[in-house]
Amino acid sequence: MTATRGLEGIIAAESKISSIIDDTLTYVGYSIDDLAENSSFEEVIYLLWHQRLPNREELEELKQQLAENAEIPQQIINLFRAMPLDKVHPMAALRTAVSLLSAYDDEADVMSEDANYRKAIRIQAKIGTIVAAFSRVRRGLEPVAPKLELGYAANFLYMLHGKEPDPIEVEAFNKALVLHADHELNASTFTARVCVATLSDVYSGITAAIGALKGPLHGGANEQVMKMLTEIGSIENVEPYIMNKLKNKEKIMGFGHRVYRKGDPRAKHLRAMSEKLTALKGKPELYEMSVKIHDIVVREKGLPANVDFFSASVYDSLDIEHDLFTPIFAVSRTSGWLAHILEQYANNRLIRPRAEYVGPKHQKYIPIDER
Ligand SMILES: CC(=O)SCCNC(=O)CCNC(=O)[C@H](O)C(C)(C)COP(=O)(O)OP(=O)(O)OC[C@H]1O[C@@H](n2cnc3c(N)ncnc32)[C@H](O)[C@@H]1OP(=O)(O)O
Ligand SMILES: O=C([O-])CC(=O)C(=O)O
Repeated sequence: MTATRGLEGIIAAESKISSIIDDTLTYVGYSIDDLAENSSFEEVIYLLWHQRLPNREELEELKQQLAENAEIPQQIINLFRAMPLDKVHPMAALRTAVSLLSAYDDEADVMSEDANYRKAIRIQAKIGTIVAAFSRVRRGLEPVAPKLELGYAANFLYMLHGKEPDPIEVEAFNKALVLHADHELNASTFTARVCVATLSDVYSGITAAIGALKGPLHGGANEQVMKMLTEIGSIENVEPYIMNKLKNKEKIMGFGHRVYRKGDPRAKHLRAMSEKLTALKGKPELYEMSVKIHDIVVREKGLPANVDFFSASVYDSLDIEHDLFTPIFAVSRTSGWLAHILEQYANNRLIRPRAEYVGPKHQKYIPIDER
């Protein structure tokens, strides 16, 4: 038995949800390019959960269900108020809140297809409200109740900022949600599937996935990209800053990918949005710095940007706090996690690989006083 480091190239599951076909990300066979241009996030949720596009009536029904379930228990707000808000990372707060949410779901441990689907709706509906409420509580503001008639993207920005967003902001945020919704067997999705394959519950699967997404090698990279842009501060500093990092063999956040070697097909959409939004918000230098970083990393390492790189300047342009970038990724990716959780339950087998043992063998036990 020989281990494959990081399980690279290992096919660990069959799935009908998303795939990389001809270097393009596809959800159920639909190109991400088409979906990003044409679909609402709710339409993508339906596609991932049902493996087909909804008709108008089905889409309206899902929108209604998400809107009706968007309110969160007061106990979640109380939980946030009890946290050391100057210290807790929003991903840790989100992880804890989703875990607590299960205590207020009467069906949390009911294991049936219908009950699991109903839980999927409730979790997807509430996760955006949780992130927005955390942000407001941390800023000393009252949480804003969801506005049922707004779509998912507009409602999230409304709950976060306390005012209805511009259509351009809604369009950009909706597109970001669509682009982040699913990505085959990435680390957090695999985590969710491993968790529920023990027949643990949906909330446990999502809580585990949030923990995996938090890391800077995965979803946490978008916050680190913004930290880097802030540290660099000006276009003149880009070249020395990046070259110094590369000389010290440090990774540049937002670059590289386990699966894409020729480039992440989502990045071009985020790059175009970054150019448009930074100009609109009077921060074109953020985009210019990003492009310069990109050109240097491609030149020096041959590594193209991944989904996390240009999303940083997009979210900053939407006036989103920098440590909320990864929770927002989680809001979108919850749709994919839930699709994979439902797919795992539908054809379940415990996930339990083997390890190549490389430690000592045949050791003789030595009593504690003789060691
Ligand atoms: C949503 C997402 O999860 S997208 C990924 C988000 N993560 C990041 O942006 C973090 C930065 N990127 C990385 O750490 C990596 O590219 C990962 C984790 C995404 C992929 O990792 P792996 O497939 O394991 O590639 P690995 O880390 O082995 O890199 C291969 C080589 O490229 C180099 N490399 C990879 N990414 C980077 C980077 N961002 N900056 C500099 N060098 C890099 C590695 O140092 C390594 O070089 P070496 O062969 O000389 O040692
Ligand atoms: O697939 C991966 O390894 C990481 C990624 O791009 C994602 O989760 O969107």
